[in-house]
Amino acid sequence: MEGEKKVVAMEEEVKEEVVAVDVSLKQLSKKLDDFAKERNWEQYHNPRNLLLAMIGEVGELSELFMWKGEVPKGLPGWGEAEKEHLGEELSDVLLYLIRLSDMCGVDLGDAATRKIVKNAVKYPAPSK
Ligand SMILES: Nc1ccn([C@H]2C[C@H](O)[C@@H](COP(=O)(O)OP(=O)(O)OP(=O)(O)O)O2)c(=O)n1
Repeated sequence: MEGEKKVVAMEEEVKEEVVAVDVSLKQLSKKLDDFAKERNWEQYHNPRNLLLAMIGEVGELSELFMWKGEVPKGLPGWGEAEKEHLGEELSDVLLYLIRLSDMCGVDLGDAATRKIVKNAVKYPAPSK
């Protein structure tokens, strides 16, 4: 029971911190680096393991949409708990993607920005 109270208190603390920030990829990357260092998990965070972990999380994300038929934009009919779960699975994919990029020496923000420019050249908008 004491342990449970501690977990609830920790979650409240994290919630307060999370609400306050408009977070950047670089900030998330730093948090992930600290998280791994504090647990001595750097030894496990090699590119292959992170890629497999991310694919596992993509599977968990897919499960939320499985057998649902059409899912319209905005997810009408989904409950709050389901939407919160969706946010967690999307986050797991994002966090592993950022960590994977870091462990590969790729600046994801820079690479994604460049890719958007490249996409615009490949698929020009119709002129008005
Ligand atoms: N070696 C690890 C293990 C976990 N994580 C972090 C990244 C993910 O955001 C989250 C994944 O944790 P779990 O493996 O416990 O997966 P879930 O949160 O999806 O739990 P479950 O699979 O029980 O639904 O934790 C990490 O950075 N490195």
